[in-house]
Amino acid sequence: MSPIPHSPLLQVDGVSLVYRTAVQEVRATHQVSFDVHEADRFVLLGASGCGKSTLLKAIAGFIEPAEGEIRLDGQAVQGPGPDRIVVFQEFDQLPPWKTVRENVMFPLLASGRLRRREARERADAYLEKVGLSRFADAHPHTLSGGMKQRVAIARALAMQPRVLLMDEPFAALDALTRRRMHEELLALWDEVRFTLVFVTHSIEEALVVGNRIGLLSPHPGRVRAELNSQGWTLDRQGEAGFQAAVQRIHRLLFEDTGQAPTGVDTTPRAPVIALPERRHA
Ligand SMILES: Nc1ncnc2c1ncn2[C@@H]1O[C@H](COP(=O)(O)OP(=O)(O)OP(=O)(O)O)[C@@H](O)[C@H]1O
Repeated sequence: MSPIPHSPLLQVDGVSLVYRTAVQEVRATHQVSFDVHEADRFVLLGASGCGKSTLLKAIAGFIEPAEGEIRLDGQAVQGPGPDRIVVFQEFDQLPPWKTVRENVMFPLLASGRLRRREARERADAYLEKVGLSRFADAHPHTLSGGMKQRVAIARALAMQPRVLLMDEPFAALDALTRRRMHEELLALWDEVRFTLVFVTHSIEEALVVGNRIGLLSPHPGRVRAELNSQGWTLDRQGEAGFQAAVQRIHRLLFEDTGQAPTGVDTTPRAPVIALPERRHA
């Protein structure tokens, strides 16, 4: 008997997302479909305005699809929930009047998941994972941008969500810090094996962070291709293979692929293209 394939953890199925204002309608995505499996690091990659953030908000349950469905564990997403936590780009996502530890404890307490003592233990465990134990009693304004993002990551992971959603979480950091955050995120993933959906417009970042990449075409976003990318490490960015992968993705994103215009193409799934495999050390 052949083994039963694991069903995807998250299914984005023919999802169109539309903003309606009094004067106009903006179609942010058009019939986007992809699956995310347990412990995937799925990256949504595309140019500015192609609907990446809107898709992430829809997965988080903040926006309802105009068409299609988003399912988590086979159940339609019908609003925000503690099983999907978002880490944003902005450094001000941490309430400044709470200490670092209180920030991490807050959603655990507010959701009624844990009592104060367990929440404190859980918060301390995740602060240790992101290397911030020494700063547990500090307030956010005393931390660097990278440290604030580490707190946001610890706070999200402490909730042990089914999916961690990250919207360009390192885009506002300097290049060196961003690089270190990539390394740390991957080390954390090695340890915790969480499921990640990560939004970026950087091809290099997508290749380093993702094991799978969904390429979105420009506005309105449609899935142009899906790629498998096995953990290129940052120190390999100079390699010819890495640069070739970047060029190939660039062509896929921006060159005319002969696709029919929006509303005509009814292909349910984009092709899956394998890039040369590299293991994350
Ligand atoms: N609140 C809103 N009301 C109306 N239109 C919006 C709103 N938010 C986004 N849009 C539009 O939806 C489209 C997709 O925006 P979105 O922010 O999802 O793109 P993105 O790919 O995340 O871009 P970026 O990389 O610049 O953040 C854009 O055309 C944008 O102008």
